[in-house]
Amino acid sequence: MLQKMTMKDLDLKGKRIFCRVDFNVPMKDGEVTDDTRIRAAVPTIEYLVENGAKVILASHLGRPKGEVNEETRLAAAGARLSELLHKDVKNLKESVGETVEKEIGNMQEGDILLLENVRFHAGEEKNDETLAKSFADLADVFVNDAFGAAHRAHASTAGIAKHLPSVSGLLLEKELDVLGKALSEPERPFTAIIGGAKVKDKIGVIDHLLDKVDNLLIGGGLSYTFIKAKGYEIGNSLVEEDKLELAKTFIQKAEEKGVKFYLPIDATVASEFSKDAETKQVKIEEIPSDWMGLDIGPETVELYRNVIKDSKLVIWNGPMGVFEMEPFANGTRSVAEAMAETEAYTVIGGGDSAAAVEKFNVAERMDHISTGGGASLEFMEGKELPGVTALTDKK
Ligand SMILES: Nc1ncnc2c1ncn2[C@@H]1O[C@H](COP(=O)(O)OP(=O)(O)O)[C@@H](O)[C@H]1O
Ligand SMILES: O=C(OP(=O)(O)O)[C@H](O)COP(=O)(O)O
Repeated sequence: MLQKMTMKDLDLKGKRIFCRVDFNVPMKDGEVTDDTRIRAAVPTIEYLVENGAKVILASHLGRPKGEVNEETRLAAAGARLSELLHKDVKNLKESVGETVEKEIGNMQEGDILLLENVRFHAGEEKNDETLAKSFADLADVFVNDAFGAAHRAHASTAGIAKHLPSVSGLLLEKELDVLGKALSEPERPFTAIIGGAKVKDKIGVIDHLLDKVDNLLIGGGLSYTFIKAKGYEIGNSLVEEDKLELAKTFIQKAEEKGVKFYLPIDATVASEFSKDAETKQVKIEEIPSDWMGLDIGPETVELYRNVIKDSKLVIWNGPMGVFEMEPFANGTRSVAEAMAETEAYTVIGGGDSAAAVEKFNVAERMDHISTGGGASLEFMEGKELPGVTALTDKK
């Protein structure tokens, strides 16, 4: 349970609300190419409108490094939001200053205004005190609904909260609820699937999950560090030599904790890192020395599918192979389908796995797809999220 105040704890009528959202959406040629994060913020915005608030939305987009950058303006995101809400959204070209103050002064209850990309100010990422205060001065209440940016201690996600009553929005609350419940009172068998490229990025997650799960399924590029640690030839597969010892300690920790630690038993290997490479399927102990593993093989798919099927809760972070290239997409696609078919409660931990379930058309069949990649990883590592810590405690 979230021990922080939520929007429902306050009377919002007539109040100016500084609502931080994560509209950091993929863009191409000035258009939003995936509006998932915008749609995810709609319930909070509608709630604010229905409750007579004056809604001042703020977000970052990309990493413009403290300078105005035409490609990372928020206008296209604002236009998309307006379509989704069937309501006017006024886009401003600034996030602080006189024009902003004047526009806010003219707002009526239920009006929506979208400030310009907060990262056009260098103080945003530095969590600059003056900028945080300038944001706070625009409003009466701070609502944080930017789960995707909750792992950042920035002026508009954390600093501002020092100066205003600060509460969670519906999306932030839901993300914390689902991920929090999964980790603190999981239905069992509880299975985590970890893939992706680098062990380095997932150390904290694997370590933390080993204290919680019944089954850990490993796939993707990071599996080869474990396979090598077990003494097998991995050819030219991705490996982090300096993590071999750590990989061994994880295998050992799993044994001590009674966690079933699954590694691929076969692989799709390729002659080079290319979609046109020659490929073949081999047992994991038979990877030829000048080939590289780019996907889990069919026997591993079958094994993992059965574990997923027999679970009550499954959390997935990181693809099983180089799913962007069709010859190496089968493992990730099959795991996505197994997640869609299982009766278990299924949680996708953002990032590439969220992109994969979209790509394979099974997103609708997941129980929860997190809007945060880095944020959900940090949460799964058991770390505090500054954007949450900063909110006002529930009395
Ligand atoms: N066997 C592999 N060898 C090399 N790269 C891989 C392999 N399996 C998966 N990948 C790559 O890992 C990337 C995702 O890694 P990562 O960023 O750690 O995942 P996430 O974004 O889910 O956290 C994908 O681009 C994918 O192509
Ligand atoms: O897209 C985001 O992160 P994510 O890709 O890890 O989910 C968030 O908007 C945070 O952006 P940042 O990593 O530039 O701080």
